[in-house]
Amino acid sequence: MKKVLEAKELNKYFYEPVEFHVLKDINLSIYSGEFASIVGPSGSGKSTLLYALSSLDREYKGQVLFDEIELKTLTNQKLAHLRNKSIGFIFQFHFLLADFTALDNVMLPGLKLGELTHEELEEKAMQKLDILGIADQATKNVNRLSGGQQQRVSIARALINEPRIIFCDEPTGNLDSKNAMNVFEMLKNLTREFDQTILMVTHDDSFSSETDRQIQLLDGKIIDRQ
Ligand SMILES: Nc1ncnc2c1ncn2[C@@H]1O[C@H](COP(=O)(O)OP(=O)(O)OP(=O)(O)O)[C@@H](O)[C@H]1O
Repeated sequence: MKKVLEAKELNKYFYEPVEFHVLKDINLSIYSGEFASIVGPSGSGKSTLLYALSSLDREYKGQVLFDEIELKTLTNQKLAHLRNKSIGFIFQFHFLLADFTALDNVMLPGLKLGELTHEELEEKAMQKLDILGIADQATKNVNRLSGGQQQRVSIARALINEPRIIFCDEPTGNLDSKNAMNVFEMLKNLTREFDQTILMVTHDDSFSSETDRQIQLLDGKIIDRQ
């Protein structure tokens, strides 16, 4: 399997209010098509690791390679392009644009990338909403959707540019158990049916146990890989 992402000797420090060594000697590879989860107790460094691996944070020691390109060597402009084209993000809070429709929200990263016409993009966005089972909600303002539907819109948005990898930080954390299960099943379906690579931080053992691999963190160190 092709390596999508690799961390080599990744160490992260926070310096405020006191120096704190948060990630310790992380070596890790994520392969194309796998659904991996990062698990561990609160404060163990899961989100910090996800932010470094996903290029949102580049203030660390060591290397993170995306398709063998070291992220730290990219200019801000090249990094912004790589993020938009090759990386999808799903957070606990969806960060959708209020006052815009579901369809507009899904199309936005595609408009920014500028590779397709408006019509082509609209068709593609509708396909993504359809995969997520909410094509019938496309023209509704996102404020009028339920929490579970909003999170599905944010997944469709993450998919629009057909990213190499999707990073999820507690994607089900803000949902009731039924919607959480539903959103998790959608993510699982993306990996199983469409070979989408996903790396997900979660507190929920019932979800992480269903991923291909659990990366276990304790006090900033990887203690187990399955
Ligand atoms: N900006 C920051 N400055 C200083 N310390 C931070 C900062 N962000 C996080 N930390 C600390 O780093 C440690 C790891 O935080 P992180 O959010 O990565 O943990 P986590 O495993 O994702 O936790 P949770 O499961 O509670 O979300 C914690 O002790 C946290 O207090």
